Amino acid sequence: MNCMMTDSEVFKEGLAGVPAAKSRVSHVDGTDGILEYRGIRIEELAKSSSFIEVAYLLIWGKLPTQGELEEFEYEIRTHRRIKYHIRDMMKCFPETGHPMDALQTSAAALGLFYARRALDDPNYIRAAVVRLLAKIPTMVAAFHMIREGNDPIQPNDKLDYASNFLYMLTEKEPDPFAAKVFDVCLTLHAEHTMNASTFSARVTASTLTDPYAVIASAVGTLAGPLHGGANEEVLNMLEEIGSVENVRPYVEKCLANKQRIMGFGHRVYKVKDPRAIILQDLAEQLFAKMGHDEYYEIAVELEKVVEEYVGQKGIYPNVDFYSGLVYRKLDIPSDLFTPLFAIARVAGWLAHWKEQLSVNKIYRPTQIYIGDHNLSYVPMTERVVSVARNEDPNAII
Ligand SMILES: CC(=O)SCCNC(=O)CCNC(=O)[C@H](O)C(C)(C)COP(=O)(O)OP(=O)(O)OC[C@H]1O[C@@H](n2cnc3c(N)ncnc32)[C@H](O)[C@@H]1OP(=O)(O)O
Ligand SMILES: O=C([O-])CC(=O)C(=O)O
Repeated sequence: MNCMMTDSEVFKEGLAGVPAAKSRVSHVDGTDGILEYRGIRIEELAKSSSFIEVAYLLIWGKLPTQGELEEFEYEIRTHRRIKYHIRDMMKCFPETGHPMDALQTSAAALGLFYARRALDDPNYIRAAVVRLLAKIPTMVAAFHMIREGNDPIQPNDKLDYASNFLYMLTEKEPDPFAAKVFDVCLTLHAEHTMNASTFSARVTASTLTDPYAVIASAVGTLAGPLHGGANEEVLNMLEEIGSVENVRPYVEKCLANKQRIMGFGHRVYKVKDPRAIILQDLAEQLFAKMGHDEYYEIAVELEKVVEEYVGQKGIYPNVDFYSGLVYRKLDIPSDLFTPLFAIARVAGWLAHWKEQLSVNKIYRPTQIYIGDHNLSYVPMTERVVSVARNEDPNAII
């Protein structure tokens, strides 16, 4: 009997279901809708913890004592400022450029300022963790101010992590409830097992490059509309739908055209994402306190109609579906939604960076070659134009 596996048995499109690491950082049960960070349920962390405590938990592997938390918060608070070179660099970016592109470039640029040191030096690891957590929000806010024609607002050392970020967008101290809601959003987005951007971070980490390159590569991966970029697309979609009556025809049109409905579906969850449940609740709390948003009824109807049509395929709201409604109520521009996701996910990426270093083996999978062999080199003068460029499925446009 031939025990060899065939190529189609070995190959899984999108590596679906293929383990890429052994990890202790987080766990998802996609059937029962459970998410745990280091074994603690997301609902509990959202209710009782803070983003910085959650970042500590993810990165250092345990809940901090009071003293450890205060020290970590202090370090982050005192490293929030960015060098004027980074601000000046941002002034050269086109103001129409997407903030995720600005963030990816700035995160990579941070590495220019901090010499590479041995990756087994705990002081270097700690300093990189602190700098990245501290400076990424400042860079997001600085690019936003610069593109609006303003000077960046310096971080306010009196404010906690979430309040300071909102302050750097407006120069106004935020309402404490709004800041608390934003902090919970950061917790909800901090980590999610082997998603595309975390995989990207781990692959980059596995080459033993510097942590700024690891984060820059992950930011670039998060930006795509099938991943973190979906949160911005959701708001555009709600705007396009425009009214509750248009929801059903919109869904029917998308499904007929095999078009994705943004903020729905997930590789792992086959039920409503537990983070979407919490975000929906946060949105409702914000509306009760700060006024309603007419998009909410459209979103709720969309969830109902999508379930009716494709619920049996396990297509339900993911984390990106309700987050935009929360951020819109906090007056955050929609093209900053994915950068907000990145600010939070830095915690998870750093946890995976550290974990990867502790067991490192460079990622180098294989492929199934499906191209030609033994072709002859054809001299330029003998080549014929056989297909129009736009008809060639392999053409790079
Ligand atoms: C933070 C995050 O990254 S959360 C995800 C954010 N992304 C989005 O919201 C974009 C919309 N969603 C999607 O594109 C997908 O659901 C993904 C990328 C999240 C997951 O993709 P995959 O696991 O590869 O699922 P896949 O593409 O195989 O879809 C399975 C089936 O569900 C359908 N489907 C999946 N998502 C959607 C959707 N959003 N709208 C309509 N149909 C969908 C597919 O058409 C497919 O149907 P078929 O089996 O009849 O062909
Ligand atoms: O797990 C995934 O594939 C995507 C996701 O929800 C996340 O990164 O938060």
